[in-house]
Amino acid sequence: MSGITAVFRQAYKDFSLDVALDLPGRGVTAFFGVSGSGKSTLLRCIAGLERARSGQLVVSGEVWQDDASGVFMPVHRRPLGLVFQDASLFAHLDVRRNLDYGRSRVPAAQRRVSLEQAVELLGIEPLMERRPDTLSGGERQRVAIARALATSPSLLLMDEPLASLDLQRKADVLPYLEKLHAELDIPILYVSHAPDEVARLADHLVLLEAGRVTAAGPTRELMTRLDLPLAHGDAAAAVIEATVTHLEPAWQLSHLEFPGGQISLPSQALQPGQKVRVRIQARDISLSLQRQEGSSVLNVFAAIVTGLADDSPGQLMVSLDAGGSTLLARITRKSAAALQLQPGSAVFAQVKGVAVLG
Ligand SMILES: Nc1ncnc2c1ncn2[C@@H]1O[C@H](COP(=O)(O)OP(=O)(O)OP(=O)(O)O)[C@@H](O)[C@H]1O
Repeated sequence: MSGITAVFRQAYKDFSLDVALDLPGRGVTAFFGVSGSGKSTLLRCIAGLERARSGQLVVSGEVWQDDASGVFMPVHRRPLGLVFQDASLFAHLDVRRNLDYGRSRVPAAQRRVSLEQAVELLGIEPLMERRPDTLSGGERQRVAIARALATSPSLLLMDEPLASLDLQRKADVLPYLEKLHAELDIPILYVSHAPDEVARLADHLVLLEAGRVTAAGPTRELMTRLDLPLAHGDAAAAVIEATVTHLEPAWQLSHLEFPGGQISLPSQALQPGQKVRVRIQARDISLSLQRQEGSSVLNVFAAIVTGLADDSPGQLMVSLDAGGSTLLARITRKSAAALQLQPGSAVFAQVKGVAVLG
């Protein structure tokens, strides 16, 4: 009963949404697609900000909309938190009062997230007496997220919460979103068109194209499927889970292992035994038929080619199985021809860069 069932049909003059989804009742689910694919429309239908022509929405066993029986719970009665691209904070109230405002609408008996917990999770204690116009964009978004949380929602809806922030601010806020994910048991539906955000935050993905769902499933699986857009272009990457085995302080290196081999990376922030997610970008992998000797590349994995697909002009995306983990490598067509790569080919993948996601 903990999942979310969402079936909506909505039509505008030049666009129609037609989706039937069963979503997990925990973790972060991202709605991903190009501009105009219907991500926000779907989120608005779920929020009840918009009443789809026909719809059924059941959240953790509770019916929020069912047109067959005439049920439509108005948005203000839905126990949800909403965060948009621009934090719509009250300019005349300081941060504390902004938080109190959202919270006061929720009966005490229904409060599951304390104000202190929301403040702590978003790290906004030092900002409590400030007015919104004195805050940076990233700080404002953190306050907006804390305000949404403080209402103890059973569902958190976020529509491109980082889109109005520059890269640095985005990097400031992302760890807080990861923390929410790790520490709270509130499902989050997250609209984004940024592959890096999706790779970092989402457990589950819904890919939308022209108002239809083209694929839905675990993020790691969808990111590396060559028939889907996420596995193409400059941002294409695989995320694997690895365990820190030991540190090598003399070289400021950390050593990790995953079923496909050992990973070494320059980092001093990891602890032996720690489990981490590691992102490897397709453009950072090169392939060879023999293990390269005398190379500066530390991370080399034996792998089997599982698929090849056209990518950008002159380039191919190659999917690889490294001990059960899927990796992507983007190489030139010319190299693929020279190595005579085909599904089943045994190769060595040289990895030039890995990033720890936490
Ligand atoms: N109220 C409306 N009336 C008419 N057309 C609408 C309305 N709301 C959305 N649309 C259209 O529906 C389509 C999907 O819009 P939506 O905002 O859901 O896309 P999106 O994937 O969230 O895009 P973006 O990433 O740009 O926010 C667009 O073509 C948009 O113009």
